[in-house]
Amino acid sequence: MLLHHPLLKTEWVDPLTGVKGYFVIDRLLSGYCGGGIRMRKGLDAQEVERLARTMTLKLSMVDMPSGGAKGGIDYDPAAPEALDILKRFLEAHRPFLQDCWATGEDLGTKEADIHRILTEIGIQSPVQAWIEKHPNAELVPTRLKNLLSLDVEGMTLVDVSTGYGVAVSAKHAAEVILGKAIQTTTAAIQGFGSVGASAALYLQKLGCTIVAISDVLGTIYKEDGIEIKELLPLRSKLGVIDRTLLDDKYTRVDREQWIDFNVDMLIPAAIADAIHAGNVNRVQSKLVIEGANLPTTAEAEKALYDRGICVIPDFVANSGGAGLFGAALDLQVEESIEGIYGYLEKVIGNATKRILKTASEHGVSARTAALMELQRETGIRRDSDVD
Ligand SMILES: NC(=O)c1ccc[n+]([C@@H]2O[C@H](COP(=O)([O-])OP(=O)(O)OC[C@H]3O[C@@H](n4cnc5c(N)ncnc54)[C@H](O)[C@@H]3O)[C@@H](O)[C@H]2O)c1
Repeated sequence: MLLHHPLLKTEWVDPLTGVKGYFVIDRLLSGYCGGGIRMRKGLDAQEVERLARTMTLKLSMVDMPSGGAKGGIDYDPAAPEALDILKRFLEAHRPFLQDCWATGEDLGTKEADIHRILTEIGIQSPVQAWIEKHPNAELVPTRLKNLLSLDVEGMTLVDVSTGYGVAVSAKHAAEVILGKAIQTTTAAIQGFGSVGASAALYLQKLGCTIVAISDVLGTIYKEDGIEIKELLPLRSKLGVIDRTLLDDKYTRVDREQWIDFNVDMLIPAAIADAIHAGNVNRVQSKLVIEGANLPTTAEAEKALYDRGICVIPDFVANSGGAGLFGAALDLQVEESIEGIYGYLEKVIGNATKRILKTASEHGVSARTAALMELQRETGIRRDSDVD
């Protein structure tokens, strides 16, 4: 069996605090790589490496001519020095950002902060490397600026496009796997940051009842459905709901209980390895939509598959953010929210339906079906990806 090795792994040590950071290029395609920057206490090199690999698969899934990469900093994003450390990390990686690495937000970082810091250090955009090599490089900066500054329900398009894609994927998967229209489904979501909150918002717009939502402080629950628009103003920049402002119509339970609800769909949209050998037996849903990257361990995914529970893999379900940049760089796509959402609906909706069809025809998991497709289309899969 061939083992997969990334192209480059670096370890960075902040000269002022000793905090560690990591940068991994999984692979370059046409000289490019793309992937956001994660900040969380306890992050290690291996997590960044796995995330970089997921980016390669995701970018390929949305037909972006770019390999995957990821940055990561082992630090608490809520600590006062977080943005100073992020700035030093970005400065240290300036040559990559200028030459080949397009980056953006991830768990614990925000697009607006990354953009502001990069401008301060003389890099015009987090995707500068992609812009410079674009055949219409003179048109792209204004188009990107216009698109990325569009306001969507008080949030930016970058913040919500991944969640929009999660909702699209969930809608199609619910039809195929559950035989249900999305309007008749229920869901529980782990995470209420960029991805969790926007997935919740768009799922609710489609008619899904969101029964439970967790954040880093705990899980809140309301059997007849949480009104997402009421909850959005109560969360901090990092997606933490202010409990002092929370109505008592919500039942509060332990953070880890998000997994226990008897709902149609579970949507992990926060941390890696959220569904693992220790809690997988508690899953009652027939469908898991991976809003987060790597939220299900391989062991847990196998256990779910053996129980007939379908997992829509991260590199399909949460490819909306990558798809946004694909659409923004494709001058054929109309420069509007409708144009972008039309593109994401087509790319992610079709991918979800296709992989579920392949999974059913070949008797394999949705992840294996998606990897089979990528290998067929691009030769991207290695033996180490087979489940
Ligand atoms: N932001 C993007 O553009 C994007 C795109 C694709 C995938 N993702 C993935 O989605 C996931 C979430 O990213 P994000 O940008 O929404 O992060 P975020 O920092 O905006 O929000 C994270 C949320 O998770 C919650 N959380 C943290 N630890 C938790 C725990 N132990 N239990 C329950 N909740 C917890 C936080 O309170 C917050 O609500 C990550 O896996 C990320 O890689 C993000």
